[in-house]
Amino acid sequence: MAQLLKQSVKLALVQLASTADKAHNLAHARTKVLEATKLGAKIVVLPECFNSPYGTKYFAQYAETLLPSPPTEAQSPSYHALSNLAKEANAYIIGGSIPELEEKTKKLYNTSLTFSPTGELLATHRKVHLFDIDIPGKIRFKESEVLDPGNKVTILDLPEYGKVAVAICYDIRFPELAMVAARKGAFLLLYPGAFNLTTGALHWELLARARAVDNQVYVGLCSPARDMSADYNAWGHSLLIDPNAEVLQMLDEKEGIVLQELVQGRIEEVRKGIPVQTQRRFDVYPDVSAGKVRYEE
Ligand SMILES: NC(=O)CCC(=O)C(=O)O
Repeated sequence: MAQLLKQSVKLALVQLASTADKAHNLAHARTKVLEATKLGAKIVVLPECFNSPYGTKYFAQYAETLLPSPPTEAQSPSYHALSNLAKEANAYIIGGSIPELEEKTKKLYNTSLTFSPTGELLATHRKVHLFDIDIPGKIRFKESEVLDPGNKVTILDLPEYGKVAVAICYDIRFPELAMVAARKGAFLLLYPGAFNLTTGALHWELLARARAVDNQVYVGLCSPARDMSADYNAWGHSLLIDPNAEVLQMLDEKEGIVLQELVQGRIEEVRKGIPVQTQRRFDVYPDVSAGKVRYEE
C-alpha cells in the first residue's frame, strides 16, 4: 500500500518574535526561515499573524489585499515576501497567517498563504472557526467582532511528500476538520496558532496530541514567541507531535525553531499497531468526511 508520506522530510516550525513593524517582521521571518532551510528544512511554517501584533484592533490596520491574485506589491507585501522567500529558500513555506481585507466585500479574514519552492501560491486558508471566548477574570477575545470566517477545509498536495492540511489556531478545537483532512490522506496537520497564557497552559499540548492520536498523523503547531509588553501574550511552545501522539519537540516561550525529520512509514507503523483507522463503525455513526464537505485541494 502507498505510504502517506512519500519520503522522509525535515519540517521546521519557526517561533518568531514579531513586533508592530511589518517590514521588520517580514525581514526577520526571512532570516529565520533561511536559518531553518540551511539546516535542511524543506517545509517551513510561520506563526499566526506573524507580520503584525495579534488583536482585534490590529486586523484592519495590518490587512493586505490578496484578490485578484496575484496582488501587487503594494496590495500585499507579505504575499511577495513569502513567494520570494520560498524561491530563495527552495522550500515550501506555510506562511502562518496574515490579516486579509477582501476589497470587494470589505470583509476581513485571518488568512494563511502557502507557497511552493518555485514561489507559486499553492493554497489560501481563511480561519474557519473564529476565536470567540469569554472566561471571566481571565480572557475575553472576540475575533468575530471584526473578522469573517473562511468556509473550507484546506489540503495541500505536495508532489514529493504527500498531503498536508493547514488550519489556523482555534480551528484545532474542532476535531471534524482534522478528521476530514486525515481521511483524505493528509500525513501532517499544521496549525499556525497563538494561544494565550490561560488556554495555552490548559489545552495547547493536549489538543495537539488529541488531533494526533485521533488521526495517527503528524501534528505541528507554530506560535509567535511571547512578548509580555504586547496586548496579547502568546503561549509559545511550538511543538511537533508524532503519529503515536508523542511530543517529539516542544519549545519554551522564547524565539526558536523546531526542526524535525518526519519519517516515511511511521504513520503506517503506528496504524498497524493500533488499527483504529480500519475499525471504524460507520454503520453506528456517520463518517464526517463522507458528507458534504467544502475543500480546497
Ligand atoms: N488565536 C487563536 O485562535 C487563539 C485560540 C486559543 O487561544 C484557544 O484557546 O483556542
